[in-house]
Amino acid sequence: MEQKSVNISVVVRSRPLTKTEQSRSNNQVRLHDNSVIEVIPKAQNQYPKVYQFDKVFQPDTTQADFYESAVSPILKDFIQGYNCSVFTYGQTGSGKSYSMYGPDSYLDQVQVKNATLNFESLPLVGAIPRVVDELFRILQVQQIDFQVRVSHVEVYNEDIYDLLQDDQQFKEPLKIYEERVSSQNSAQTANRKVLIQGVTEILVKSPQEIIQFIQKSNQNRRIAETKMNEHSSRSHSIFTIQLIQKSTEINQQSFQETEFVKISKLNLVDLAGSESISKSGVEAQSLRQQEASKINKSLLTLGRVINTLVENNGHIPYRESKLTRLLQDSLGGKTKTCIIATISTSDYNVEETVNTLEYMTRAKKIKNMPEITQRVNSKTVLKEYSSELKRLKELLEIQKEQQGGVFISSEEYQQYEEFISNRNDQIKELETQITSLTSEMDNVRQVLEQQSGKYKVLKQELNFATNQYQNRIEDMQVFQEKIDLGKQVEQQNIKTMQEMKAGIKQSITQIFGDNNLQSVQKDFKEQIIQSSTLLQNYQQFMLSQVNQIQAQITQDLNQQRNNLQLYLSEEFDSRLNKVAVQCDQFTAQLANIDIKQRQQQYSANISQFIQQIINTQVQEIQTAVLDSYQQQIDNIKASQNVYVTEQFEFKNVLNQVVDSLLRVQTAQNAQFVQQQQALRQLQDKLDQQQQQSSQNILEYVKSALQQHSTQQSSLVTSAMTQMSAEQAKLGSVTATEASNTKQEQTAFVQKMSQNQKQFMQISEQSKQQLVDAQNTLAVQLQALVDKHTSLQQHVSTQFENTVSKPVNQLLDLTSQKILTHKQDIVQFKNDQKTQILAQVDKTGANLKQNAEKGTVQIISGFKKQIQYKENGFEMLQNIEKECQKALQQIGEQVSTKMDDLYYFQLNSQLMNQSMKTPKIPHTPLQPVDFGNGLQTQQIFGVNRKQAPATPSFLK
Ligand SMILES: Nc1ncnc2c1ncn2[C@@H]1O[C@H](COP(=O)(O)OP(=O)(O)OP(=O)(O)O)[C@@H](O)[C@H]1O
Repeated sequence: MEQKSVNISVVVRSRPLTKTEQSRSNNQVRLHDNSVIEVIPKAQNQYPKVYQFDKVFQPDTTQADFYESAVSPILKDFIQGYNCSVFTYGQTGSGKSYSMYGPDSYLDQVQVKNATLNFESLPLVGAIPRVVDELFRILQVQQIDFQVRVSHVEVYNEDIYDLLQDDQQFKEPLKIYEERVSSQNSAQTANRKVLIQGVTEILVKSPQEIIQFIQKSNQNRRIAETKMNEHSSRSHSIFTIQLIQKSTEINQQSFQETEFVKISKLNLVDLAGSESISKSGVEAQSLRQQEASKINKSLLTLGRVINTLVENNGHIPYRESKLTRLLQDSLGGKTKTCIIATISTSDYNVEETVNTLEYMTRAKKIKNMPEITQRVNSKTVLKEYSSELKRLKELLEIQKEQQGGVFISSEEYQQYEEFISNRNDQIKELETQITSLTSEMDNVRQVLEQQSGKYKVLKQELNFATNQYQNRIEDMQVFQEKIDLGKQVEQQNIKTMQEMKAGIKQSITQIFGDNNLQSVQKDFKEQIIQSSTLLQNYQQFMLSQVNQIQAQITQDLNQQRNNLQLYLSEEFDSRLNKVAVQCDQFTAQLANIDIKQRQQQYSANISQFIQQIINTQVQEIQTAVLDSYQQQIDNIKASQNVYVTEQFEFKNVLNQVVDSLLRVQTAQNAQFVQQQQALRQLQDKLDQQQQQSSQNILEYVKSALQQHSTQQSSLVTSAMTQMSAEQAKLGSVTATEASNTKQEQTAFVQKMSQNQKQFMQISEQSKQQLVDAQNTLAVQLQALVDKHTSLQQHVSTQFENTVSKPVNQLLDLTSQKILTHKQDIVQFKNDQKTQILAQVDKTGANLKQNAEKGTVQIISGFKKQIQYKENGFEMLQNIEKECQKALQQIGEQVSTKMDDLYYFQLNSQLMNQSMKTPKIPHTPLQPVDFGNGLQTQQIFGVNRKQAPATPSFLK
């Protein structure tokens, strides 16, 4: 097949302008249509430059559209079996990582737990996750048996690091080695494949897994902040997906399964930015500058490789950088390659943009010869590995034996050693795969062999049946042909006879109608001679025909008989054998046993067996039921206990309540007593006070009276004294005066008695007041006593109403409830018991019924078996009868044919005789011996109405 060279495809993606860029002038870089970029030079006297690419993506192109248009077609080629490469090239901060992965840390947001990756909710996700997702979707839809392995490395400062390794191992740079591969294209010489020694290749089962690995490996990637990009990639990253597609073919003859594998690789390369050291703001002699110069060196080498390839200019300097060495096959090799150039349309970056566009214009001219990787027998792969290993081992041996030591560098030697151990591992893995596949294959083969055995038997049976059917059809055809022939001959005979009769009639008419006797006689004679000749000829012809038919029939009959005999014998034998075997088995079983007795015994055994089963089952059920009954009783008891405990606790609580109530009552009683005492004391006090006050009053009154009387008497005395003094003094007082004094004296006495009266009134009033007060106090006291009594009554009524009565009611209610509950429990127990017993009865009855049914079925089965046996015998007899009938029918058919022939012969003879022609000797049918003592006549002749004797093989 002639290979077609194709140009590397180059697409350009322009990112949106940053805020700083927007604030500057942005006129020079212009994107036209979908594939043209025009760059207007600063200098007025220069012409604009126009670049054309496979596609130019505008700044507002979405990630999804970009992927669909630029990367998805490459994926389709990859699945077809092409090795493919996609790499991004462009100035720092122009959107390479964005195109490949998405914005910084955006990929970390991809929910890997989800069954499917939801890019609708993560629209900025870049091409790699989309490739992975679409790859699995396509493979799953196409139901391809496949394996996907991924590796992720970075080229940093001209060293290769495994991004899928953990921290420690990640620090160790990996080595490159080359492997010979024989080209499918015979025109080409053996090629070399560039491989990374010891690189981690992970077998992944889902896109989610790959995303997880990318998330992990991206964290390992070297990123730093530069003036141009906050997260600038300081290394070239190569994410490789290896797709192994398996297919199997089954050899139709040997049923051997051969496995083929097709291996294709897809490199997704995110290059570090093409640096302008001044713009990216790295300090001289700093680590960043070192990085930048290494990045530039590898990109420069990439440029030189591109130039050499485009100009077809001799040696291609792939080996001058690790990057070009790894991408060797993608540049001018057999890979389908697409370069994504990322640019900024800002005037500030015009120089870098022009560089990128120039670089890409050259790259666009590179021609690759993509070829679909061939399907290889997995054994061949293994063989190749083994032979390579062998070759390397031999090389090693030779080198060891060579004088002067080793001819390769120790590093190379080590590489070879590691390569060998690597290959050994791969071989081991492949061997394990082969072993498991072989055992799988053996299983399949076994199944196939079994199937083919069955198929063969079925085919034989089918062939046999087809042959039988064919034979029958042929037999029928032969018979039909013979019958047709017979009919033809008969028709011809009739015709000839009619012709002859017509001829004779004509002759007779001529004889009797014509007087010319002589001529008539002559003519007649001639006619007779002619007729006789004709007849003779005809007779001979007929005779030969008859003989022929007879011979044919005899032969056919022999054949038929043999076939039939063979068929019947085989069929009979096989059927007989089968039936005999069955009969023997039956006979052996039934030998010397009276069937009825056996039947009875059998049914008794069965009944016993069933009874046993029933008993055991009944026992089991009973036990189970009793257990559950016991369980329920236990439960009830337990609940009863709980209830009793509750009751007890309730009683306790009640007692406590009653106690506390009693305590309240006692307290109240005590209070009441206290109150009574207090009342009594109060009353006593009142009495005392009353007494005291009445005494006081009396004493007061007494003292008042005494005082008064004392005062009075003193007054009187003093008055008297005064009067006497006066009298004495006034001895000389005139009588008038005396009388005046007397009047005064009388007035005074009157006044005194008035005073006394008044005093008596007052004292009477006081007494009355005292009595009133006493009465009021008595009334109050009585009211107090009444109040106390009513209080007492109220308290006792309250106690009665609020404590005694409710407590008694509660106690009544509780005891009533306990009673009801007890009754319920008894009722429940009885119900359960009845139910369980009913269940037991029902189950027992069911079991008994089932057992009876089973017995009836077994007995009927037994009867059926006996019936089968009888049917078998009957069938045998029928077969025998059928065979006899078939033989008889065949005999009858043949005999009828023979009869026909015989009558035909006879008729011919009679005709001959009547015509007075020479007699045709009738050849009687000779009995033909068919072997087995059977002869034609026995079969077809006299005995043909009787059934033929049973063939010996049936006896
Ligand atoms: N097409 C785009 N749409 C929106 N933002 C973009 C686009 N391309 C790039 N960016 C943004 O521009 C910035 C730089 O992009 P990115 O890191 O991908 O550049 P780079 O070319 O990989 O740079 P370096 O070579 O330094 O790693 C990022 O913040 C990124 O999100």
